[in-house]
Amino acid sequence: MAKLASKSGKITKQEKSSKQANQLALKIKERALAKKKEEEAEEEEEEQRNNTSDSDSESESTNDQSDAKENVKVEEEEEEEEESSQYKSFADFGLAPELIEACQQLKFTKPTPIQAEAIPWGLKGKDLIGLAQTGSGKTAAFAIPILQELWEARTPYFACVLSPTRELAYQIKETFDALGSGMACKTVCIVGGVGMMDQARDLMKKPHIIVATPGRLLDHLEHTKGFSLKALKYLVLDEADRLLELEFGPALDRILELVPKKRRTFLFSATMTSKVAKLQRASLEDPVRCAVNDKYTTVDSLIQTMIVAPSGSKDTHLIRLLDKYTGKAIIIFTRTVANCQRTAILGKILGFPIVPLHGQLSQSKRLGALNKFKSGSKQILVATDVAARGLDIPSVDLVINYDMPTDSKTYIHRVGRTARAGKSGRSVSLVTQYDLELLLRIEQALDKKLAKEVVDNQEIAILHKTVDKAFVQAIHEFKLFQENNKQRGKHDKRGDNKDREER
Ligand SMILES: Nc1ncnc2c1ncn2[C@@H]1O[C@H](COP(=O)(O)OP(=O)(O)OP(=O)(O)O)[C@@H](O)[C@H]1O
Repeated sequence: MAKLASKSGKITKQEKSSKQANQLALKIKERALAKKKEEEAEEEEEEQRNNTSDSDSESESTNDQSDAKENVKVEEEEEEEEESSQYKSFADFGLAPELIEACQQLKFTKPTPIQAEAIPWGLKGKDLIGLAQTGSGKTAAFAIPILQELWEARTPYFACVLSPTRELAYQIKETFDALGSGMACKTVCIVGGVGMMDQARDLMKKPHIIVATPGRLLDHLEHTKGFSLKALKYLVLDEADRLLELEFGPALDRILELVPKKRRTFLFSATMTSKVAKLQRASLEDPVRCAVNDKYTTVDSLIQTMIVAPSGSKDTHLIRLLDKYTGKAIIIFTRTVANCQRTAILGKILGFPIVPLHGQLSQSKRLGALNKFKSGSKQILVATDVAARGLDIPSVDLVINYDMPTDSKTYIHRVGRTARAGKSGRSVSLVTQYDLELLLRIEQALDKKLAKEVVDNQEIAILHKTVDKAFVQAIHEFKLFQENNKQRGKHDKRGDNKDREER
């Protein structure tokens, strides 16, 4: 919680109220801990009771029933075996030793289903549409076939990967750097918020792989002398359905005109558009559709719940959750920059280790926020949907939808920031009286009902007064943030490299 006495040693009114806030939150924490211990004890007893009762019921069930269950289980295992038995390791793909070594360094022992399905087709030179759940290894699924061919070709400007956000572009570059470490592969990241001149210099060094956001890449294609993608062999659209949306329309269409028609094209995402017209824009040539799951699904290791939180007490419900999951790595999603920044201020006033990430922050602040969260120095990241797709932070324990996402795709990508690469994770969505229709639409798309968490109203009532006081202070500080932003905006407008791309 926040520091108390001011420098003079006198406690001001404001500090007094935050002292009360701290004491109260401390009390809630102690009670939560005690409750947790009680629940754990009950669970243990329950488990003992179940173990005895299970063994009883097993003896009652007829043999053929349990055999039948056993048979189904064996069949399922056999089926799974069949599908992926062909590729038990990355060596089975016939990759260059340097690539196999890089996979081992990354502890990629066994290809994931999307990798087992997509890599062979990619190695055969086919265009790909890759659809697989969040956190299932799609990045390596498209990077490996490209690096394998680059190993033989070694030509500059070999492949270009487009990403809808800067943070994801940096992350994709890191994957190429790691997988290409043994083959002197040169990768550059071309995104907004960074000086055009430095990037032009990087591009003149003839890198093999360019990972970029569409707006800034187009700036260079149109203004950087001597730079073109005429020699390009591969174009990848990661989070393809997002890139094919209107927002990126003009930039993407222009880029598609400036790259060779004769090339390989890969589209990957956890949610794909079925609008053929959109897909045709990417001018795929007889693509192979590698769909590990045929519709939008979230991973089984993700526990998804919701809390009915009237809009007037949504912040109190949020603070209760942050208190309940103290010490866990949490991403909070909001629908607007204002909600994002204000929530970060509110959390900070109440002493939580929280940092904001949204498109109105400078690029250095955005990178700083992500690094603080990844390193664990800030355990709570509150973000807009700029962080919804692709970000791979293995330590995320919990995703909270402070604002319900406006569509099921965004929901899938947001909650997919946890429970990645086979790990478990949890998501909680705060549903106000205005979100019920949205919730229904999302449950229908997922074909799954979100379990409802019951919250102790008395706990909310106790906490509400304190949170409300902090909220008033947060609004005041948010207004100052907005003022500063306006000043900075005026300064940037005078700058020479106004970013064109989306945030
Ligand atoms: N074969 C593998 N074995 C083990 N871990 C893997 C393997 N392939 C990828 N990973 C790890 O799984 C995590 C998720 O990978 P990646 O970010 O590519 O998932 P994704 O499918 O692109 O997710 P999203 O849909 O959210 O973008 C990463 O930490 C990556 O290092």
